Amino acid sequence: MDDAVAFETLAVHSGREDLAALGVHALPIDLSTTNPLPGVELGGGSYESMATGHHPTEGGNVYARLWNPTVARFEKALAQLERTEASVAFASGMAAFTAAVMAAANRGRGRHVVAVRPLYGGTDHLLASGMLSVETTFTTADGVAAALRPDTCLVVVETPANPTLELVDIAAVVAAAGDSPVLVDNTFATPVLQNPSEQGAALVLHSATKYLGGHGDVIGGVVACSEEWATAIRPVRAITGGLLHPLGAYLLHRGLPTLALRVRAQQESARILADRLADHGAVGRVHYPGLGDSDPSGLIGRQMRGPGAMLAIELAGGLAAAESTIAGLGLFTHAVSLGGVDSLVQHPASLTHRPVAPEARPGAGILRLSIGLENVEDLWLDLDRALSTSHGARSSAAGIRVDASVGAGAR
Ligand code: MET
Repeated sequence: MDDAVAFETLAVHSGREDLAALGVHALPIDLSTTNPLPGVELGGGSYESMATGHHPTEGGNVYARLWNPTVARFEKALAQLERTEASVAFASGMAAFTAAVMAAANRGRGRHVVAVRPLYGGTDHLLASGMLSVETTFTTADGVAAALRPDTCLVVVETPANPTLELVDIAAVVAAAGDSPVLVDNTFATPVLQNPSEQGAALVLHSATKYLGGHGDVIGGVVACSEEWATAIRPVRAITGGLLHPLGAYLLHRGLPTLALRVRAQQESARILADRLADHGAVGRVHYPGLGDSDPSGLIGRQMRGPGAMLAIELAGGLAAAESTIAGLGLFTHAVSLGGVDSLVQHPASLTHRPVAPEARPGAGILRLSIGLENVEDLWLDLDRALSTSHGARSSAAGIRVDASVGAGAR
């Protein structure tokens, strides 16, 4: 596919170039765990090629832990959207991150990682645990240069960051990192709003479970990168087995054509809600890229094509206010995860960021909101009622719920 075409066009057509020649219109699903091989020599040669991170020989897929055509199709499509040469897909975002760290540590330079906080709690936990036999220095974006060591194999950044949406200047971190590769978690922005490879990031990570999937029905992860990096990462996947199931790849690929529409519509509602929440008496602070003084370096417009559809609010009433707000919401489901078509709310300090060291854990009054595709006025009514109740401004108000009465007043 000519990558001069617009994102929306790429999103509809990527990874589908051969469908007409195959005489099909929908994405084919290959569920084979093993593959008949035409001969010992071809099978062995193909196995060798995949074990060293390369593609199979035609007709020699061997075994699905090494290669699956449905997954490879999705990887090709995602790489085009991220403007990278390749991508490698995994069973989850954490499996993808694990493989990226292992591949970086396997390059022989050392096993030291520099990580800019905040990060998703699971990422922070994995690095802090030492489980991958890497030593991690946690720092701020400005502290990257000082944290580097001769044995630094990777610099890890998430922007916008989970859960409080801090923006990090990727190009500045890449410059500070020198010859250490930089991994950017692009889960919140998606390739619709940001392509970290264009700012010099070597590795672009997604929890594909979130916006890429978009419907809360598939767990997956992807690393988008150069073919050279993909060649280093694929053997980690083949050996450790964190592969994406082809049905998951099918669902992720099926969702790509609507990714831009979903992200932009969800972003539009998030913008409106962030503005209104900033004026709400129960809300001490709204964390949303571009709101107030949250983007002093002008990254929106330069690095990002928009602020996205995630936001976080700080409630002056702390944990009690957070709990009662959650209890008062009806349209927002109390659940971790994000990026789907339905709105979610969760308390990071108790859930997504529970394993993070106390000094780096989000505050007790912070709630994270993932804005979905519901009508924005319905979402606002739900939030306003729940916040006002938790703030004591109103006596009681049930959360907005969709039930049999829907229809009469539906917008
Ligand atoms: N990465 C997800 C989130 O930030 C997942 C969950 S915590 C188990 O919501």
